[in-house]
Amino acid sequence: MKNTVATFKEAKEKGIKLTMLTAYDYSFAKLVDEAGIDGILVGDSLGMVALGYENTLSVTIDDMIHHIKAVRRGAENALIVGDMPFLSYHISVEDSIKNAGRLVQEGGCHAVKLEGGIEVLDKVKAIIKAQIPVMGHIGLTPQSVNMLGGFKVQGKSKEQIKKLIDDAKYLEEAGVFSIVLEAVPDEVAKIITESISIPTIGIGAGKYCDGQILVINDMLGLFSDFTPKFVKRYRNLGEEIKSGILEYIEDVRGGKFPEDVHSFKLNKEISDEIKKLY
Ligand SMILES: Nc1nc(=O)c2c([nH]1)NC[C@@H]1CN(c3ccc(C(=O)N[C@@H](CCC(=O)O)C(=O)O)cc3)CN21
Ligand SMILES: CC(C)C(=O)C(=O)O
Ligand SMILES: [Mg+2]
Repeated sequence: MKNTVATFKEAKEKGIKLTMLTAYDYSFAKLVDEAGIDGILVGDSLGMVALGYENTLSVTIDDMIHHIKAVRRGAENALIVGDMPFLSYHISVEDSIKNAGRLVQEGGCHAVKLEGGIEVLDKVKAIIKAQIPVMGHIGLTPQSVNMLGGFKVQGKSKEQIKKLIDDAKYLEEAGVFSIVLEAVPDEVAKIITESISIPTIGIGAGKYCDGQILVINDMLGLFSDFTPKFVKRYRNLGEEIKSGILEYIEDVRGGKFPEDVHSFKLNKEISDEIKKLY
C-alpha cells in the first residue's frame, strides 16, 4: 500500500504505530521498502554515517538531492521525507520555498523535514502554502549542535518542557503532518503526543509516541563512531561484513579465489589455436 501524509494521520486516529527508518541509497531503500516500512527519512545524518563528517552542518542541498534521488528509485510504497539541511531554511522565506521545492522536484521526495519550532514557523507555513507537506522536528535538533553544546537530551527543565509543548502546538497549527521528537524524556513525549492530533515520531523519546524512527546504520550495527543510548542494535552487520572481507583477502592471497566457476572459458577450437600462437 502506498503511504501518504493522509495515511500517517489516519494511523494516529486508529492507534496504529508508525514505523520509519532512514535510508541514503537505492539498495537500502529497496530493502526497507520491501520489508513494509511506512516511511523513509533521507536524513541529513547521511553527513555523518555516509559521508564521514563529525556533525550534520556540512551537508548541502545538493548532497540531499543526490541521495533522495537514489532512495526514490528504490522505494515503491514508503512515504519519502527529505531533510532540509543546515542553512537551507534559515536565510529567507523565498529561499526556503525554493530549497524545499528542489528536494521535491529534483529529488522526488513526498515531504520535507525542518528542525525547530516557533523560530522556523514562517518558513514552515510558506512551504506548506507551496503545497509541500512538512514534518516538524523538535527536542534534540542536531543542526543546533553548537548552540546546544553537543548532542544532549532536551526537555529536562520546566522552561524547556513548556517550549517543547508550545512548539508542537504551533507546528500543528501551521499544518505540519507529523513531528519528530528527538531525545526527550518519555513523559514529555507523552504529553506532547496527547496534546496534538498529528502523529509524533520518536527517536529517543520513549514508548508513548505514535511512531518510531532510527538511523538504519545504528540499528543494524553499521556505524561504530558512537551509539546513542536510544538505539537498539538489531543486528551486528558491521562485524559480519568485516569477516566476509577478511575471508576474501585470505582467499585471494591464498589462491582460493577465483575458482573455475568464477572464470570465463574459450571454446576448444579457439583455445587450441591461441595456444599455438602464444
Ligand atoms: N548515526 C547517527 N545516529 C543518530 O541517531 C544521529 C546521527 N547519526 N546524526 C544526527 C543526529 C545526532 N544524534 C545523536 C548523536 C549522539 C547522541 C548521544 O551520544 N547522546 C548521549 C547523551 C548525551 C547527553 O545527554 O549528555 C547518549 O548517551 O545517548 C545522541 C543523538 C542523533 N542523530
Ligand atoms: C535522526 C533523524 C530524525 C534525522 O533527522 C536524521 O536522520 O537526519
Ligand atoms: Mg536530520
